[in-house]
Amino acid sequence: MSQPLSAAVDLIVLGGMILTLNEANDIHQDGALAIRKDTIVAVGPRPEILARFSAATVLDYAADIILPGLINAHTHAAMTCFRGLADDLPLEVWLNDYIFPAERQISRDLVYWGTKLAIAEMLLSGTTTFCDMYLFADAVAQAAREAGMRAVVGEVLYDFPSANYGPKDNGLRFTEELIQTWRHDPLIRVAVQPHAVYTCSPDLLKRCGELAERHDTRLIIHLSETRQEVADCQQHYGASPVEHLFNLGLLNTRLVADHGVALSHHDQDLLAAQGVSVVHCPESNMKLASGVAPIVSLLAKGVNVALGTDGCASNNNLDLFQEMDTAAKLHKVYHLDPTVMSASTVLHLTTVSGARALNLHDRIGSLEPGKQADLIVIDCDRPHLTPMYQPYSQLVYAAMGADVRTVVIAGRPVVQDRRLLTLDVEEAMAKVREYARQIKAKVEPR
Ligand SMILES: CSC[C@H]1O[C@@H](n2cnc3c(O)ncnc32)[C@H](O)[C@@H]1O
Ligand SMILES: [Zn+2]
Repeated sequence: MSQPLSAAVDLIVLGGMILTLNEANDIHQDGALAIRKDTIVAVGPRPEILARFSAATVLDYAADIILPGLINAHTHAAMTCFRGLADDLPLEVWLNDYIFPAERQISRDLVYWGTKLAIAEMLLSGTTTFCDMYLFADAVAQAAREAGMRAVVGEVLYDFPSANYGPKDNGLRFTEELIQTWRHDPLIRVAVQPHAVYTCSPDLLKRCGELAERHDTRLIIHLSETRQEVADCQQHYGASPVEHLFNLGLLNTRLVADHGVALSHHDQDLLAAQGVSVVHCPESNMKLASGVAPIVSLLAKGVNVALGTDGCASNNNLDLFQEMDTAAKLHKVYHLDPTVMSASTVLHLTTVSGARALNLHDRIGSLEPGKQADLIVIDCDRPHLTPMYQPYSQLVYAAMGADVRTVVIAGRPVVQDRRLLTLDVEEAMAKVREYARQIKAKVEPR
C-alpha cells in the first residue's frame, strides 16, 4: 500500500511543549505546528503533523516551549529615548516638568529610531504585537512594518499644539489619513488615541469617538491613572473620568482604557456593563506610585484586562516577562492572598485578552488553525528554568525576556536563535545614543 502524499506547507515548527492558549488550553507535549504563508494550518502531536505535512523549512525546537507571541497592549515605543531621563517622580511632575518639555522638541526621525530600538527590545524579549500611542505615528508604523512586527498605532491627540501636526484640529485629519494609508496592511492597524481627559476637551473627545466609529477602530485613552486625575475631573465635570466618558457617549466595546488605577466600584461596574477593555501597566503604576489597579475585582466583574508596559521612561524596559511576574506578585501581596492572580491568568492577559482588547482576537492571541502564525520559542535548557514542573509558572515566575530564542510573526522568522533578522540593532542604539546627547543638552536630567 502506498502512503498518502503529505500536504505541502511553508514551515513546520517542532516544540518540546506547545502551549496553545486556545479555549481548551490544550498543551501538546512533543508537538508541532504546520504553517502555510502567514497562517497556522495545524497544531498537534508531532508524529501526526509530520505524517500529514511536509515543508522545505523545519525549525526544530524539540526541547523548548512554544507559545503565542506576547502582546504589549500599551506603550509609547519611542520613549526609549527618554529611558532614565527623569526617575523617582510622581506622574504629574514627571509628565509636566520633564516629559512634555522634552517631547516639545522631538522630530519624526527621533520617533522612528526610538521606535526601532523599542522594536529590537520587544522582539528579543518575545513581544510580537504592540499597541503604541505617540507623536509621528506614521514613523511608528513605518518602523514596525520594516521590522515585520505587528502593531496598532495611533497619533496622540490633545488640546495643545503638537510637535507633529501643530494645532489640534490637524490631529484628527492626520489620524484619518493614517487610517486610510494603512487600511489594507496585514500587520499594521490604526486606532484613535486621545491622550487623557485632563488634556482633551469634551469636544475633542467626542470628535475622536466619531472618528473611531466612522472607521470602526479602537478608541484608546489613558484613564483614571491617578487619584489626582479623578479629583481634577470631579472638580471640572462633576464626574469621575469613567463617568465623564459615559456622559459623552464614549463608553463602549471599542474603548480601551489604559491604566484604570483609581476606579470606584461604580466605575468598574460601568466598564463591565459597557464592554470596555482595560490595559494594566503594573510596573509603570508602581514606579510613578500611581497605585494598584483593581484588576482582581475587574476580572471578577468580567472586564477584559490586557497587559502593557507603558513607555520606557516610566518602567524602564519593555520586557513583558518581567511585567507578567510583577503583575502576578503585585496583586498577591496587595490582597495578602497568593491565589488571586495565577500564572495562567497573567499569561492569558498577555496573549488572548491583549488580542481581544485590540480587536485582533480573530487573528492572534492563541495557536490554532486559521490564526496568524505569531509564536515564540523559549529556550528551556537553562539553569534557572530547570527542572520544569509547570510551564505557566515557569514562564511567569522564572523566565526572562532573554530566554526567548526564536520569534515568528505572520509565519516569518524575525528572531532566530537570539539574532534579529529584520533590523540592525547596533544602528538603532547608535542613533538613540546620539539623540540622548542632544536631549541632555536641553533638558536637565534628574
Ligand atoms: C505623545 S504620546 C502619549 C503621551 O503620553 C505620555 N505618557 C507616557 N506615559 C504616560 C502615562 O503613564 N500617563 C500619561 N501620559 C503618559 C507621553 O509622554 C506622551 O506625551
Ligand atoms: Zn501611557
